[in-house]
Amino acid sequence: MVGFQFPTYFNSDSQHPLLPYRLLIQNSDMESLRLWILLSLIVASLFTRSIYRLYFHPLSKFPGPKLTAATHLHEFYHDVVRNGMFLWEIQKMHEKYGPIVRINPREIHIKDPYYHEQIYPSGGRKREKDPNFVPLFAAPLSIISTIDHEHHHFRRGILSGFFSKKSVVSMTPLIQEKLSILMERFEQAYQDSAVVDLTAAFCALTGDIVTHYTYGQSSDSLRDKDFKNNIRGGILELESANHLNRFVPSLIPFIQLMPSWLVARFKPATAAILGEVTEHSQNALEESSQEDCINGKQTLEGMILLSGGTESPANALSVAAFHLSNDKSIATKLRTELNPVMGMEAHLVPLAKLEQLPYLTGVVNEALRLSFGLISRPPRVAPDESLVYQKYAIPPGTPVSTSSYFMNMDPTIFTDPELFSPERWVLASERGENLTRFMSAFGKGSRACIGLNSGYAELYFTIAAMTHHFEFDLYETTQEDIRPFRDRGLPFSKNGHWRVKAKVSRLIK
Ligand code: HEM
Repeated sequence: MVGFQFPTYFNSDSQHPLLPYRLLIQNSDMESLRLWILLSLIVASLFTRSIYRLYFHPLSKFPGPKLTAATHLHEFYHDVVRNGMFLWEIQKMHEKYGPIVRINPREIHIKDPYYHEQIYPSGGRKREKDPNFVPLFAAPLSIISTIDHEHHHFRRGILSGFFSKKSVVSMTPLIQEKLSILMERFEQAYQDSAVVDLTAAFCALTGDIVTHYTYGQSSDSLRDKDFKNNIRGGILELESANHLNRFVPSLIPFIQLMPSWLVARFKPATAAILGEVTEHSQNALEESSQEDCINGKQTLEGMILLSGGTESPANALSVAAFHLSNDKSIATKLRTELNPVMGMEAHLVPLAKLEQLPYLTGVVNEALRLSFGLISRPPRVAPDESLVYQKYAIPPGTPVSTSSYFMNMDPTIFTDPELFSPERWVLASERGENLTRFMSAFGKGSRACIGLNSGYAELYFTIAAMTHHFEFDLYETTQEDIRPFRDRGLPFSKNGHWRVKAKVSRLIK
């Protein structure tokens, strides 16, 4: 048989022209073998880890689906790929497995309003934050992301006097000054028959108040034609990636390392607000000449104060405005209560006087309840205490959580929970019941909102003044626009961030 013959002038070994290809084939065989070994090792280690998590992990006896116990991918899929939908998967897990569920390989979620105070206690019981969860806030050096209990206690001590009830009462003239600008804007909108984006207007109000209170000057969003506010723009941009930040925590430090012009290319509002806050922080540092302060820390602390102080109270005000406009009988009842205490200068009535009004208090509390504050579950870790729930002893060091959504919508505490009913607070108070114990818009315990007093003050003053002076007709807004559909830290509706639009239909006084 005549086979293919190489020409004789080639030495059949080293000089063969196809030899390099043969070597290449051998090399690529080796490469793919190595790849296979690597893949097999990865699969074997994932498999072993899943077996450990399912059968040998300290949480292996806790109720819940096998899939969520074995891998974080389930949560990743629902929160990152489906964009903030894992909360509703947790709800389904509770419907199937009961009030205590292992929602991922390392975390327990408890849906029981009577157990809430054990997860989020005050006083000396140590509670740390979960390092896997805090990247959600996108502010690694701030107080809200501080993990350690004592370290947080120290840092909070520095700020707490600034937000005490006494300090907030002394900030009343600032709130009143900003509120009177908003009232002027509403009056102008009435004269122009203009549609007002109330949520943007409330963000401008709360943003101007918190910026002025924190840095002694504000960016005057209340005077902007469209109530444009960089804080809000920045929050909305950052919220779009907050679950991804939890799974890829290096993203935020990476963005912080980027030059500001580059950040401005793809996150313009974030760059604008970071620039503003850095400038404010630098001015404050120069004035105080505190050399030991780290500017990055100041900036991130500032970001948390400004974002916490802007969007959450504005959401609560939007909920109040929606229901006062949607069911005019609520506004009428409130006006009847307000009339004897409010004159022409309604926004000048002292806070203490407003706080005594039971129906107004009911409206404020319903607005907080149905706006949820942070709707994501905020896990807490008891480093050296074993929490006991029913027959389950939760090992120390385990992240345990519950969401304000489940607390505030619990039908055993708040009958017909979707209903905006100020009366439920009036009746509970007449019966001597403390319903606020079950309402967790501000969070609870040692890590609850530091701005609670100023949040309440803004709600009392604003709801009282706008109801006393104006009546609104909703414009292209339904309850869907303020119904939680996604968890992006704050609640988002099916259509995106919450938005209530209205026309000022009546000028009352
Ligand atoms: C209606 C108004 C508000 C609501 C519903 C609200 C809600 C919350 C919630 C739920 C937390 C706890 C987050 C967690 O568990 O990790 C929190 C923390 C915080 N809030 Fe608020 N907030 C409001 C107003 C404000 C205001 C006006 C400010 C500032 C002026 C503020 C600044 C902060 C800060 C700095 C923290 C972190 C506290 C800490 O970690 O010790 N908030 N807020």
